[in-house]
Amino acid sequence: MRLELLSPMEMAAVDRRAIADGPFDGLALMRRAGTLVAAEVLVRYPGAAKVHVLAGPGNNGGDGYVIAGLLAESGFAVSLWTSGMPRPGSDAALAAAQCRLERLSLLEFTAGPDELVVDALYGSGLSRPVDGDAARAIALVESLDLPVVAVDLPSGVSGDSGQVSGSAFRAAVTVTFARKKPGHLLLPGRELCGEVVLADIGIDDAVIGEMNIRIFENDPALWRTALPVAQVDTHKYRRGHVGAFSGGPSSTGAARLSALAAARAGAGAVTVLSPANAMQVNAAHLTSIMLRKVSDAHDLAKVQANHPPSAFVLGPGFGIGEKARAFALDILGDGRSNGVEGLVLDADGITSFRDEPSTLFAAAGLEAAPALVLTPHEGEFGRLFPDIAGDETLSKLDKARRAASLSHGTVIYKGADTVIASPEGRAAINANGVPWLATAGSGDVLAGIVAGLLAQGMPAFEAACAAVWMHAEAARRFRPGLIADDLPAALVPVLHELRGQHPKARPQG
Ligand SMILES: NC(=O)C1=CN([C@@H]2O[C@H](COP(=O)(O)OP(=O)(O)OC[C@H]3O[C@@H](n4cnc5c(N)ncnc54)[C@H](O)[C@@H]3O)[C@@H](O)[C@H]2O)[C@@H](O)CC1
Ligand SMILES: [K+]
Repeated sequence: MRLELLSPMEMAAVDRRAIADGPFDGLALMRRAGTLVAAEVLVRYPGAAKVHVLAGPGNNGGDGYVIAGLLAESGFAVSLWTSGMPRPGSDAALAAAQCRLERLSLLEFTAGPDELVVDALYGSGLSRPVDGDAARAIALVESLDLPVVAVDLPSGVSGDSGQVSGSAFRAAVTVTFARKKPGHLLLPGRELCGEVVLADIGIDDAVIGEMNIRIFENDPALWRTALPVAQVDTHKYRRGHVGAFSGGPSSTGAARLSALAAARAGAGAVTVLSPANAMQVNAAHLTSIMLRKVSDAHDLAKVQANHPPSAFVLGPGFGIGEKARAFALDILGDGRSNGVEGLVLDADGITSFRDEPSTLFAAAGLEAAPALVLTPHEGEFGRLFPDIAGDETLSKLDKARRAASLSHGTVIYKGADTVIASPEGRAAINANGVPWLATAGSGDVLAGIVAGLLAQGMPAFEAACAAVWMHAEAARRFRPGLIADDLPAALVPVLHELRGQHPKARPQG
């Protein structure tokens, strides 16, 4: 699968390289791009009363000239509205020269009902806010509620960040080339793109392979082979043991949600680690999940001495303060020697380090430290990484990557466009989220899934990507009405399907 995401700059380098290597020159690539967009229009809007093609001054506009010519040849009534002349000698100028249609100035743009718009104003070369004639055209198209097919990106949407610069088209379909760009997946870009169609314009995969791209769309193809597979001779602790820290007597539910999710994600044993005063309430609500008293470091050491958890969840409902810091630093400092694979620090666990994040980052950076996975939503991200959060020049993707590098942890920067980033520079953008996943306790479940996978030995970045995808997929299939309590069980069919696709999977009774 073609999961790499190319920044506009990388895409331009790929284009240059592909053109240098042949067999297609720039104009041939443009013709292929334009032909594939025109084909989408033909298939999706065969009955359009008229097609308005808006062509800008760069190569995105060049694609527009090709599209306009082809649609006119196919029998559509086409109006070609232009803004700025292509640079003489450019591929766009060559494409424009081959297009015999009358040019209308974008200044005069007008359209009517039942008509279609092809947006070829600006693509990956967007370099300033969209205003003036282009903004007026966008407003008119929006007021008429006309469908828009965007070429490469809706004009105004940054391919790097998904942010809008000035005005932007809201497309029904966006046809992009070779690989998606981060702006197709990051919000608000993802919403403005509509359906994204990836068109193969003939750029060899090897050209992209040579670029060693480390940013991906999150998809099972990225981590399926790293999913844990239970061996026939296994036993419960060998399948991974998760310890989930509980809060006090009035906030125990979050840890139990994490615990259940860890168990459903395949951990062979899960223990809720509870303060003494919450033992009773936890005991009243647990069956397959075990329970141990952990009120202080001494209790934690005892847990570590016999069948120690291989991964921990610390934060959901836990309370903010010194106790959370001490447990987290204890676990990270203990190192992998004790068989601890990872610590998932969520919610209050993250906020507890707001005044001394560097202590946490230093502990996670120690050679022998277990993997640290941080799962902040936007507010928690700002508490732990205030400088990164406040830098408006950075995209959500950039922010997650910098945070991962600074913290020596894998960062799951949550939201409708969750970004997962590893400390060594890999990142993935998740796109299967659904609005009804934003429900109380949903994050506790996610933290539990991550811990469940870590406990079974799955590497942190893959475990984080897999957890985010499965969590969203379970919610998507459940459909609206979902509450967090439903999520652990809703994971089961998703896991079964992924298992079935696992290369090492054998049918089991
Ligand atoms: N040969 C190639 O490199 C290929 C390029 N392709 C197309 O080329 C596009 C990239 O082409 P370019 O790099 O020329 O960039 P664009 O065509 O996206 O935009 C650059 C041009 O638009 C102007 N511009 C940018 N933002 C503006 C704004 N807000 N208001 C007014 N003018 C603005 C710039 O001054 C420049 O003239 C891709 O998006 C894709 O559609 C495809 O045809 C495939 C092949
Ligand atoms: K465009």
